[in-house]
Amino acid sequence: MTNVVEGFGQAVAELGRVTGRLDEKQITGFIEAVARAKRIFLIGVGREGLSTRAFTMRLMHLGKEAHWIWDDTTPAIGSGDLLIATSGSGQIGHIDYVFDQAAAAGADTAVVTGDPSGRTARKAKTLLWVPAAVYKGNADVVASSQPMGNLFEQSLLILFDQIVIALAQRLGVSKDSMSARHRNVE
Ligand SMILES: O=C([C@H](O)CO)[C@H](O)[C@H](O)COP(=O)(O)O
Repeated sequence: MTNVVEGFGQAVAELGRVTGRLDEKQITGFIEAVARAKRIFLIGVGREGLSTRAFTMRLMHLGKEAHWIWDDTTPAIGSGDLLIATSGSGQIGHIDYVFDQAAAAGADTAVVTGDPSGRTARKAKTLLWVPAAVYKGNADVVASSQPMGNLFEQSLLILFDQIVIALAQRLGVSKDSMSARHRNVE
């Protein structure tokens, strides 16, 4: 049977290799796109979607108006808004469709992907490449001992958490004010 503690260490080492390949300029560009957006709309699928939903929650804690594309209360998107799409393989049909609709409505666009040559990524105004192994297998990324898209999905979660910390500094938002925005009905 696999040693779970060893596997944990291997996953952390893989994440370290992804860290070494991230582009600071792309991260700064992404942070600025979020900071200037009036409202932020997010979309992602599967486990990538779960990491992206966690980011959506933190954007709300930062005081940004943030909406998940498929929620019943999500309003119309338009000029001044930002669509953030996460698409590991960069080849997810319905994400590409939503991306085109948001762009046609005048929204700014950002794509976080494992493949910058993917059809949605190539159209994005802001691109953030996370060079980690994804579900269907992209070229030129950090390989992983883990199954499917684990490494990309873990990378997304940690990268978004660090982006939130940078955004909090950029926007002058304290940890206390983030906590104060958290749901207070249990
Ligand atoms: O949820 C997922 C699956 O469990 C693979 O780990 C993926 O995040 C989802 O299927 C999207 O995968 P990509 O095609 O690599 O974007």
